[in-house]
Amino acid sequence: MSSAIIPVSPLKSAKSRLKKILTLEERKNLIKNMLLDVYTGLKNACSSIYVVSRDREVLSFSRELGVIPIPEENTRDLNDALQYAIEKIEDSTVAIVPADVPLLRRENIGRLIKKVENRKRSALICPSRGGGTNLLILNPKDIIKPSYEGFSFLKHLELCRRNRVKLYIYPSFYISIDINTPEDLGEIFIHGKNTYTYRYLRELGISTFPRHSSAGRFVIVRD
Ligand SMILES: Nc1nc2c(ncn2[C@@H]2O[C@H](COP(=O)(O)OP(=O)(O)OP(=O)(O)O)[C@@H](O)[C@H]2O)c(=O)[nH]1
Ligand SMILES: C[C@H](OP(=O)(O)O)C(=O)O
Repeated sequence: MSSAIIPVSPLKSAKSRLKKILTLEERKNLIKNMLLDVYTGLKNACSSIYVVSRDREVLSFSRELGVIPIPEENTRDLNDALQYAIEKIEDSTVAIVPADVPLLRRENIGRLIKKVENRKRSALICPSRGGGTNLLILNPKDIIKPSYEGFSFLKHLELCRRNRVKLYIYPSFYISIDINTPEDLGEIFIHGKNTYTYRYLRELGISTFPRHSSAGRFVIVRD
């Protein structure tokens, strides 16, 4: 069987690039709704789902969902947090998904996890736009060290090469979208109509219109 780990940074400082259109409270609620979408996408694919965070509010919200909270201890950054969580998990195969990838629920994650579960010493990566890693599945769980930030996609590729890991690269449009900027929110209005994230944005009176300019393809407006 396999486990999933969702890392969540402290709510008070997360999604700083959305400050222009969302208050702190709204950014906190957005993260909770995105977490709900990620959980929905994983719940039938894994035997256990964990959230690792140092934020008490995130940990108690996760517990209410039926997710197993892992309070971070003595960790400096995302990679430390993931390392800490991986050591606590028994399953041999682990899937790591950031909390800000709500469209993941449109993919069949169970099929991707099975692919890695069925092949010893293997990994699967779904790259994010901009060179990040939005899904990393490892079998065994410690076959390479999580190396997020920067061009983490290339870092994980190199680690798999160096450790002779059988690597599957799965370029999913939906999983490539992580929500960091107002432009990213536009994709939720096009592809995420059945998500908690979309419903929350609509509750806030946020919508989008097309724009073809160097500033991007979406105009994000608020009633
Ligand atoms: N547990 C934990 N999760 C983290 C940490 N840093 C980032 N994350 C999570 O890792 C995923 C990717 O994070 P980023 O997009 O790089 O950063 P962010 O905090 O979400 O957003 P920004 O404010 O735009 O940097 C998100 O799910 C974050 O919540 C950390 O130090 N600890
Ligand atoms: C966690 C990080 O996300 P990004 O900073 O690329 O949004 C990564 O994917 O390595």
